[in-house]
Amino acid sequence: MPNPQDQHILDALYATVAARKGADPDTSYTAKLFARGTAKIAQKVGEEGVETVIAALAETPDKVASESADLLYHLIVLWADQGVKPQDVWNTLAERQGISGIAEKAARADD
Ligand SMILES: N=c1c2ncn([C@@H]3O[C@H](COP(=O)(O)OP(=O)(O)OP(=O)(O)O)[C@@H](O)[C@H]3O)c2ncn1[C@@H]1O[C@H](COP(=O)(O)O)[C@@H](O)[C@H]1O
Repeated sequence: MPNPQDQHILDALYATVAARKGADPDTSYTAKLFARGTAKIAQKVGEEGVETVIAALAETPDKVASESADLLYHLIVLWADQGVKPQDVWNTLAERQGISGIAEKAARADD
C-alpha cells in the first residue's frame, strides 16, 4: 500500500484500480466495471459528471466534493481501460501551465 504522503492519492488510486484487472467481479466493483467493458465505464463517467453538475446547481458543496470523488474514481477506471497513465495527464496539464485558456483558444487556427 503506497504511503499517501509519498505518492499523490490519484496515482495511488490508479495503481489500485489497474491491479483490479482480471480480479473477481463478485468482490471488486472495479473488476466488475472492467468486465462490463469500455461503453459501461464511459457511461459511468458521464453519469458521475452529470451528478456533479446537479450537485453544483441544486445541492451543497459537500455533495459536490463527494460527487467529484465518484467522478475522479470512474475517470481513473476509464484511463486504466484505455491505457492512459496518470503521468500522461499530469504532463499535459504541466505543459499548459502558464498558458491562458483564452490565449490558447485564440491561437487555434480552426476555431
Ligand atoms: N474510489 C472508489 C469508488 N468511488 C465510488 N465507488 C463505487 O462506485 C459505485 C457507484 O455506484 P452507482 O450506484 O453509481 O453504480 P452501480 O449501481 O453499481 O452501477 P450501475 O447501476 O450504473 O450499473 C458504488 O458501488 C461505489 O462504492 C468506488 N469504488 C471503489 N473505489 C476505490 O477503488 C478501490 C478498489 O475497489 P474495489 O474494486 O471494489 O475493490 C477502493 O478501495 C477505493 O479506493
